[in-house]
Amino acid sequence: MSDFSQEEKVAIAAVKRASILTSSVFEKLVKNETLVKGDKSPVTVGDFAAQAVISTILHNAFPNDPIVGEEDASDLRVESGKAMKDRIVALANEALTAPLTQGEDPAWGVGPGKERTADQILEAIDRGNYPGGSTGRMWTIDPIDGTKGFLRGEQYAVCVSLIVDAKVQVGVIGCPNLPVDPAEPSKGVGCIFTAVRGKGARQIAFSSSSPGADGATISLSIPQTLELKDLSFLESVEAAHSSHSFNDRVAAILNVQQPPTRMDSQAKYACLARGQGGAYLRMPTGVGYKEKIWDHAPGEILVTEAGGIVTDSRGEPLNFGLGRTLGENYGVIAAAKTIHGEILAAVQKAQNEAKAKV
Ligand SMILES: Nc1ncnc2c1ncn2[C@@H]1O[C@H](COP(=O)(O)O)[C@@H](OP(=O)(O)O)[C@H]1O
Ligand SMILES: [Mg+2]
Ligand SMILES: [Mg+2]
Ligand SMILES: [Mg+2]
Repeated sequence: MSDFSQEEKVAIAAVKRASILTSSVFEKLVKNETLVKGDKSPVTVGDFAAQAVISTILHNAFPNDPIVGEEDASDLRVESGKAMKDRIVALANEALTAPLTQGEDPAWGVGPGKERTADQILEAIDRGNYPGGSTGRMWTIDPIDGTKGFLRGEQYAVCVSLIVDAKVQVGVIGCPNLPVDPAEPSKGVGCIFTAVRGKGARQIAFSSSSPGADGATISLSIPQTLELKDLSFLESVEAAHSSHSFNDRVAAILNVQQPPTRMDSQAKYACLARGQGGAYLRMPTGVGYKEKIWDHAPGEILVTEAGGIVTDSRGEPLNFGLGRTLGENYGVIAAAKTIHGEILAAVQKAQNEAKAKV
């Protein structure tokens, strides 16, 4: 059986190229480069171009693997999307044709001379249309997770995972705006988080030429000694994405003394994996929204490999085999092994209180 080292290598390279692209797009983003999708959420030229880049690289390296990607190119195939399409094709080609870096293989479809046509770029975006399921290999791509954070100049993440028979085996999360060292934010931003099932979780600084080359790679483990009162719940910035007031109630039940840490994207899972906050709570704000597998698969493996537990509010593991979503929304609770059980019990208590009120 594969040890997934090749898959991890390819995913890191794809996330790195896409992260450089999204950072440079932010500097140049202009007003007419953002669309509002059918579900009212924003999508930028950066989301589309980054998905094209990652999908192209994954497809070249693993031509038989299906891809579950957040974005599709239908809005770019109509006349009104032409200007955006041209810009996306140019951005994706700029990222794909940048010189090879150490460890990259031209067979992945990258390097000078590897330009794609507009049709090939749209096709690469639309390759992310796989419906998912409980068997076989599949990749997930969230080209910009936390698009709202990206647009605010705050946290966002470029996220890729490999799922095999409904279990995440590889997860890679690029966080271009995240301080490399949380204790010394002035030291610089930009890190990649990576995990392979059974092999641990690591952080690699963007500035590092290649993983492990210059001491900029560190192994991640969640401290298991944190006391409940010292927790600072990691939660979404957007109140529509997860219930802030529910988390406040859970914090009160547990006698948590610290305010929550609000942050967009799977940077929350990454921060938890390197010891920040102590717990990530994401409870639904209402009924109807189904969580997407690309919003959680990389984070789930990262936290688990760093010594944490990720479940829903029933205490069940997240089910990545139900299609593009996690199915009915029971929320997400991620925390160090030592305190996950107590947090879960407090969440269930808060749920019962809320039920008793209706
Ligand atoms: N009502 C809702 N409840 C929960 N998550 C939602 C939501 N509406 C959108 N999202 C998801 O929340 C993600 C961002 O999470 P966070 O709040 O942790 O930054 C979005 O990812 P994208 O930004 O990739 O679209 C989107 O998939
Ligand atoms: Mg989105
Ligand atoms: Mg997302
Ligand atoms: Mg996204």
